[in-house]
This record gives sequence, C-alpha cells and structure tokens, in this order.
Amino acid sequence: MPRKTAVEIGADATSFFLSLSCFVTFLVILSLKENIEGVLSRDDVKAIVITGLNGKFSGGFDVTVFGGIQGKKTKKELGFMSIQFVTDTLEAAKKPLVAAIDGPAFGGGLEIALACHARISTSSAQLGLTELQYGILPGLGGTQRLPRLVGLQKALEMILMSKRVNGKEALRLSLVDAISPADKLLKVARQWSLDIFECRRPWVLSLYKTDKLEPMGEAKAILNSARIQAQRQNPNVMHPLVCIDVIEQGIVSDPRNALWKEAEALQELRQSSTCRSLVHTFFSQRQIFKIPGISLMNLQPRKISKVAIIGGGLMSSEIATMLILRNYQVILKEKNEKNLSEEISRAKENLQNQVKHGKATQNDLEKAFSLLSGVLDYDNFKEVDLVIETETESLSLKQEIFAELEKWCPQHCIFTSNSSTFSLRSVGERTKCQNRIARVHFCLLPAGMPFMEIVRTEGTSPQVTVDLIDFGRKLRKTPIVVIDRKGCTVNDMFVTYLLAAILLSERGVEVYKIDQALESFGMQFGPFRIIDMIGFQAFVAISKMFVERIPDRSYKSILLSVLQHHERQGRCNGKGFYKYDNCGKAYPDPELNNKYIKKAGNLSNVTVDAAKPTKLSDTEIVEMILFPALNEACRIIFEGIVIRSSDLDVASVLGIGFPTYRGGIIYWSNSFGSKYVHSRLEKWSEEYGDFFKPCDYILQKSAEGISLEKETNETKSKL
Ligand SMILES: C[C@H](O)CC(=O)SCCNC(=O)CCNC(=O)[C@H](O)C(C)(C)COP(=O)(O)OP(=O)(O)OC[C@H]1O[C@@H](n2cnc3c(N)ncnc32)[C@H](O)[C@@H]1OP(=O)(O)O
Repeated sequence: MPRKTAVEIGADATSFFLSLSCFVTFLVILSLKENIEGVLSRDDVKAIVITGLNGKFSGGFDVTVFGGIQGKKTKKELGFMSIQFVTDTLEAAKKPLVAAIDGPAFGGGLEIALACHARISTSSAQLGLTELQYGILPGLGGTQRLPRLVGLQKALEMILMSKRVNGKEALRLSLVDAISPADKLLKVARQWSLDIFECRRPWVLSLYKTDKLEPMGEAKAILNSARIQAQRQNPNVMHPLVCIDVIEQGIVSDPRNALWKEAEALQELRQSSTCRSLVHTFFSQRQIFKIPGISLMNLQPRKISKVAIIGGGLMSSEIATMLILRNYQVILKEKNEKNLSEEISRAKENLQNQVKHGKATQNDLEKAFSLLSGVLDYDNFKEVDLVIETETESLSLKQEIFAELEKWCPQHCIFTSNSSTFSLRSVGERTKCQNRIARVHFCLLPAGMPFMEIVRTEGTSPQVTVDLIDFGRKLRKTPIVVIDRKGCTVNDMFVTYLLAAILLSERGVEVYKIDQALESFGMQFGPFRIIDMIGFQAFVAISKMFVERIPDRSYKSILLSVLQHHERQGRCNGKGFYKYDNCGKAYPDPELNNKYIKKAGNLSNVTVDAAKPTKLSDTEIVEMILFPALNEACRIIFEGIVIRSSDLDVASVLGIGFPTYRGGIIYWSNSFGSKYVHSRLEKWSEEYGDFFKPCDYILQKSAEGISLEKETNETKSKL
C-alpha cells in the first residue's frame, strides 16, 4: 500500500529533504503542504530538496481516485491542490526548492517537480505527463508548466502521446537542469538549491517562463495542427481536445487563470465514461500477471536463449522472424530441404520487408539473419530452451514429434504446440513430461499485435508458466494465461468476429460500409482489412478448422473461396477485399460487390430476406459483428478458461484492436447490459440461425440482470 504522507528523510545545517510517497493523493498533498510550510518558517533552513523513496520519485496521482473508483474530488479540492499548494506554496516559496529525481516521475509527481525551482535527475529516470492515457489531463499545472519549460511543440508531443523520456533526453529538452549519478543525486540537488539561495544560479518560476514558448503565430499554428491530428487519430474521445484548449488558454491569455480551467476540465473529464474505461484498461493490463496459485510463489523466470521451431510453413517463418528480431537464436526444423529453404527464404523476405518499411536497418537484418539456422534432424536440439511446434494438424505426427523432443532436448526445455485441434494432454501423451508442455498462441496477425496467449494444463508446472510469461514480455507481447481446451481460446473470439462480418456481407451489407462502421466505432482496422492482412489462405485454413470443430455456431462462408478462385489472396498479392498499391495502401475495389459478393451470396443459399440487412444502421452493424464475439468471450468465461473477464478485455484491445477507451469487449457490454445483449442475440438467431444463439452464460447473467464481468480474488501481482 502506498504511504499516505510525505516524510522528512533528513536535514542538515542548511537544507531539508522531503520524500514523496509512491503515489500522490489528496492526503499526501495535505501532508506535504504542512511539512513544507513548517520548514519554510524555520530560520535555520535555507533550501528544500524534494525526492522519492527507494529510487522512485513518484508514480503520480493514485488513479483509482479517477474513473469513479474511489472518492469524489471536487473542483475546489482539485484547484486547491494545483493553485494553493503547487503554485502558491511550492512555486512561490521564499526558499528554493529542488526536485531530485530517480526512477519514475509521472503525472502529478512530475508536476510537483515542474513547480520546483530546478530539477536534477539521474540519466535513467523516467519522466512523463501520462494523464491522457487515463482520459484526463495533467491536473497539477502540467498543461501550463511543461510548454514553458520545453516549448509548446515538444510539450504537446509528450502530453498528447503520454510519452515518457529518460533523464538524458529530459536534459536535452531542458526539462531537467542537470544529470547526476544516483548515489550523488541528493548531494547535487542540495548544492544546486544552495546555489539558487546564494544567487549563483537562477531562481526559475516555470509558470511565468516565456523564453521557450514559440512566437504567438507559430504557437497557434502548432495548436491547430495538434487539434487536427488528435481528431484524426481518435475522433470518439474528447480529452485530447480539452487538454489542447487548456494549454492554449495559458498561452494566449494568463497561465494562472488557465490553472483554474485545468482544474475545471479535470473535474469534468474524471467523471467521463472514457476515463472509467481507460482506468479499467490500465488495471486490467496489470491484473493479467496475477495468476492464482502461481503469483504468490515468487518464482523467477529462467532465461530462454535458443528456440527451435518445427515445421508448418507460413506461421513458422513469421514466428522465426519475430524471434530473431528480438535476439533469440532460432533453429527451424523441416522435413525436407525444399520446405526448409522456402521457410528460410520467407523469413529473409519478412526481414527485408521490415527494412523496406523502415522498421529495421540493413544492419539489424544481417544480425537477425545470422541468428537463424535450418536443420532436418534433431542433432542440434541439445541446447534448446524452448520448442514451438507448428506442424500440420495430425495427432500421430505431433505425438511422434513430442516423443522425439523428449529424447533429444535438455531436461529444462519447454515444449509448446500450436495445435488448435487437439488437447495438449493428447499431444504429449507419448511423453513423461506433461509438466513441460504448454501452448503459445500469437495473434492471428503474429508480428503486428502486442498480444500472446499462453495455454496450460493442470499438469503444466508453475515454473514453465512463469518462463513463458517472461518470454512473451521479452517479445514485447502482453501475455494472458488460459486453460487448455480445443481451439485457440482468444482466436475463437476473433474468428467469430470476422465470420460475422462475412455473414453480413453475404447478406447484402457492403464490405466497405462494414469496415467503416467498425472503424468509426474505434476498431483499429475493419474486419475485412484484417482478413486481407491475415491472407485468405491462412484465414480459410483457420476458419475451416473452426467450422469443423464447432459446426453449430460457426458460419461456413463461400465468399473467400469465390475470391480465391479469382486469384485474390489478400494484401500479400495486392488483391483481397481491397486493392493495394506498391506501398501497401488499400483502396476499395468497385468490382467487389457486383462480381464476387453477389455470386457468393447466391451460392450460399441465403434464405433470409436479403433486403433487410442493407438497411442496417452503423450501430446495428457494429452490434451484429461484435456481439457474436462477445458471445464467444462469454462462453470462454463460462467454461473457466480465463482467470477473469478483464483478461479478455486485454486480449480484445491488444489482439484485434478493440478501442482502448471502451475498456475491452466485456467491459464495453456494461454500457448496455446483459439483458440487451441477450435480447439482440436471441432476435438475430431467430432470423439468421444459430451463429447468433446466446450462450448459457449470457442467458444466466441476463436472467439475473447482472453484468457479464467476472472477477477473481488473487491480489498479488508480481510474478
Ligand atoms: C492529477 C494528476 O495530473 C493525475 C495523475 O498523476 S495520473 C497518474 C500518472 N501516473 C502514471 O501514469 C503511472 C503509472 N504507473 C506506472 O507507470 C508504474 O506502475 C510505476 C512506474 C509507477 C511503478 O512500476 P512498478 O514498480 O513496475 O510497479 P507496478 O507493478 O507497475 O505497480 C505497482 C502497483 O501499483 C499500482 N499502480 C501503478 N500506478 C498506479 C497509479 N498511478 N495509481 C494507482 N495504482 C497504481 C499497480 O496497479 C500495482 O498494483 P498491484 O500490485 O495491486 O497490481
């Protein structure tokens, strides 16, 4: 638990040291105010240093206070903190205050530092006004002081993108005045404060600094272009625009008045549904590391350096590329020379694409490629730490591979299968090492999305789970841990989403209208853009398995076969639902509807009133496409596959681009309730069949009139 007060951590003949608690709260501010006023009234103290504890300056304001989770701060209280405390007590103090910053200095914590008369940091400190990621704005004067310290252009970039900079970069920007090694930080800060006292260094009031601000005409142009960009990037949220207005007010009129506007805006924004959803997203992404029965064990992850990937074509070369780009040594194993050289060429091509799109340099490419080797046997598996098996779906083949792996690999090696058809238990049936068997699933778009699924059985050891979580994090993926079942838990939700879009298009709703409706709702990409990215060949294979496994609730589409028949394969060959130019830019294809979709509709024997769906509003389209995915998510919760429903919120945001500011697919359903979801699905299932049939979980929650969310009690997070 964060401490509720600021504390005196030392004093000497001339200076006084105060430490912030890890998170700022109203009580911390009151305590800090009291302490500082006490010190200011002492004749023996010339200057004050504000610092953090245990190498952490401050994590900023306790965000549970926002988003309606705890307490209600009034505008008066918010104004009190920003004006009476930060401005009139800290900044206006008659003794110099210097912030000594190590570790994180975020949000309200950094804002306190901005009001000090100088800032000294370590080179590795992390500084940022991260408030916009919670749907609010900097509320302790950051909107006014940051532009005056680093210039408007840079401040907007940092605030609007919640960007964090390290100490070195902060010095370059004049956000801090000097860098010091951690062990000398307090000494340097103390000397700096005494230098200010003795007039050897300037006594700077950030709120009234103007030398870094751009001339008025230029400043207005910068603000306007920031508005246009903010609207383009996120048309459904208000807070970036509100923040820009508040910044502008301080520049065109008076920064002190703008502080009141800032407090007023904070008071409004903290009550918005966007803020509630974003705070939910923030905590959901931390919750995923709380694994019942494991997180309390304090296990340390073991190092994974060498990974072997066995077979499987497209998927294996994608995974190999991702791994070598993150410095893993990778062995690709194939059945024959031909497959092997194809896979290695594909991995090389993937790397070249990275260079072409400016994501890697030629040097990176060469370094990464040198980490990849190809083999036809298991001779080199003696030092492998992890195996990823991506072979075709044949149980006997997989069982044989796992039995071989047990013979050739070291005792600690983790075996993962990519199978979505067979249970992990059956895949590992011919081994004696069920404790080392798990599954890792990358998203349908493996390289792009920052998400990964780790599947375990009752037999999978906690250590293996911890190792795989660490592996995922090193790949910069957010991993969620799920229980083994046939299929790919999270991908099932996404395949359903994509099939729902195909179902509607075959019933007459224009493909581009569907994508546009979903993108306006906030999805990163519309479903057809996603299918194009996955590629028709891969998507047909995935959906075929899905249809075979759960025929009663999947949708068997003919559309993709029709398109493939006409040599459309998705973005990979420049022709999918969209047409692509040489730079990969997508354009609608006027021929799509008349030539292919009507044909597919006819072949599908659509029996419903075909004119009906063409009249759907955008909201209805969004619901008809996302509710089936929500239905699938609820099934996953009901079967106890995920630890908590918010894990699926994380999966939907990071795996398929569900809008962060709606909190994730399950959280979003709170905005209309389980009864509504049930009634809509029920109605569509009568009209269009079992694809829409609500699952038992929705039935149950709707009958009880309660939310679709499910919590868990595990409280400790660090793995
Ligand atoms: C009025 C002001 O302008 C408004 C604001 O200040 S908004 C707040 C801005 N602050 C931030 O964005 C900081 C976000 N937090 C972080 O970046 C990191 O948590 C940190 C650098 C502070 C600490 O990192 P680390 O040591 O790895 O610990 P981490 O596991 O992330 O967090 C520790 C615990 O604190 C919680 N926590 C983190 N930041 C929090 C915050 N700002 N408020 C409340 N709880 C927070 C985490 O959920 C976690 O709780 P748990 O143990 O129950 O799961």
